[in-house]
Amino acid sequence: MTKLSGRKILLMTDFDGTIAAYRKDPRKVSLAKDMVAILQKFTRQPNLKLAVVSGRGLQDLEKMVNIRGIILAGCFGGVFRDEQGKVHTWEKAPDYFGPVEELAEFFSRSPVFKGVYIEKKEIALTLHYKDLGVKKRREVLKVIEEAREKNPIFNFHVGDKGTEIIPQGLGKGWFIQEMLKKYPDFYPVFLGNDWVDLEGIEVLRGQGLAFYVGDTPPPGSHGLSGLKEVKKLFKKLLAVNQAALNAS
Ligand SMILES: O=P(O)(O)OC[C@H]1O[C@H](O[C@H]2O[C@H](CO)[C@@H](O)[C@H](O)[C@H]2O)[C@H](O)[C@@H](O)[C@@H]1O
Repeated sequence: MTKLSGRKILLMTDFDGTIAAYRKDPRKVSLAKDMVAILQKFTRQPNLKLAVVSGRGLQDLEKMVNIRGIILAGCFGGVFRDEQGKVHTWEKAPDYFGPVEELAEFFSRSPVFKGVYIEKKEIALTLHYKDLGVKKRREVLKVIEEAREKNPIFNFHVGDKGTEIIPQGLGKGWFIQEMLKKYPDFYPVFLGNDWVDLEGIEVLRGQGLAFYVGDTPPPGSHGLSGLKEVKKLFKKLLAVNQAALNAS
């Protein structure tokens, strides 16, 4: 925390599992009231910028974090809204709008996808199938494999519970680099909790502060046990920031 005192802060945080608790159904996730109150306080600090960067689509994230003045980045940072509400995209985003539509269409036409939630975002997709039995899941995975072979422009991260389909070359690291360029006089802090956040932690190595919510914080990050500790950290950040304001 001493690194932060007296400095302008660029606070960037992941959404799911970091500032919002996981839910079985991603559509049922919401921010806790006290977290909303903390985030609102951040937007009132003149020497603090807050960005939420998520794998969710930007439109979805805007509903989840309905607070003015926060920078919101969806699709792993590839589509983001700045503080003034202007939307920016990763340079290759236009190549992905059509293919995402086609992929979503392909999956929804497949009869084995009954029971799979196809989460279509601006330039990415997530397939949620954690509720399926072993046999059905195997069938779903076959179709996903077929799609993967036909769509090398995407990275397919296939897991037991779901598959993340992300444009090749896109990750939260790109967005964080953009923020560092835009706010060179702000000290960057990043919080994340899973593999999609590792790039962000890596980018800040030696030039910022990174926190990992979970049991085994990767090199270059500090561990936080869960949402309670995230809130504690945010409150400390607010206090340090306010103290600097009072002193100036
Ligand atoms: O970068 P994040 O904000 O962490 O987003 C990553 C993905 O999060 C969501 O899925 C995950 O959280 C769901 C809600 O708790 C959970 O049901 C699901 O199993 C998780 O994979 C979101 O739905 C995805 O779009 C994001 O890419």
